Amino acid sequence: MKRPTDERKDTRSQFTADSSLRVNYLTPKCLPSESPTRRRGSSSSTGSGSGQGLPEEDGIRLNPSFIRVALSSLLAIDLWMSKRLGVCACEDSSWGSVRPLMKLIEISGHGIPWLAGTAYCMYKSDSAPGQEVMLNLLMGLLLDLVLVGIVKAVVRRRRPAHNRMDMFATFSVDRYSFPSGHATRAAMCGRFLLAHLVLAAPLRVLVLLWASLVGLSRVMLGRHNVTDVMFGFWMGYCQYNLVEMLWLSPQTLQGLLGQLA
Ligand SMILES: CC(C)=CCC/C(C)=C/CC/C(C)=C/COP(=O)(O)O
Repeated sequence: MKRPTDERKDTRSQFTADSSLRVNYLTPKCLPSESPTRRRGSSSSTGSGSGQGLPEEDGIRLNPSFIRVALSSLLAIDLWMSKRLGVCACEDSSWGSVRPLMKLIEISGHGIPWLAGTAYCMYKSDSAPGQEVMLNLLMGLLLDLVLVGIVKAVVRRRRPAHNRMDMFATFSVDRYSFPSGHATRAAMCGRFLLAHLVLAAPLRVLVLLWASLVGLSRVMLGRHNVTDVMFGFWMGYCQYNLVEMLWLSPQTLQGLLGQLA
């Protein structure tokens, strides 16, 4: 027959074993200092009051580890998915025959054709509103190059191991993969075109399709991991908001040029 004190002891050890299990799973590094023996010792020396403090203590210590475990799982899924989707990474990959088409889509989202095309349209445009729109797209494209360059230089995530670095016209920061510059540009320019050009419904669908294909082609070519592209789309989406906030009107431009002269 159990005495009341034995029961108290049993409940406590059960509770301690349960919390040590949680620590075992989530914080392997904490094990030496968080060993069940130490806990049991400390709780018996301080009585049941300190036993009640344990879950709170664990909660505080588990949170950072939980985030770490979640992030490493996400990273593992990201790497696994990116490798599986990198089906055009080289000619002898499973979808190697589609590689030329993917490279064509890559060029359609490259900075040089976008900058040159926008500058040309601005020069050719015979209306002031048309020139204003093209000037702001040009500013947006330059802003995009700067912001992506900064994030790439700070994060310094390497491109996937299966990528062949045969890209046309790159900067030194383009050896890094996070975020995808093509994805930021596709998202920002896609939003810009949809907002500022009067396009028929099929053309609007085409713009969305193009932006999605640019993102997909980055992973299929093995240039990027999935998260590089997803973050790139989000960053490009936000960059468009920034372009709208910093919108240059002809008056602002004249003022700026007047100050420079
Ligand atoms: C006028 C001027 C500064 C032009 C530079 C345009 C240029 C070389 C852009 C780089 C575009 C590029 C290769 C970005 C990398 O894209 P990811 O998707 O691989 O990050």
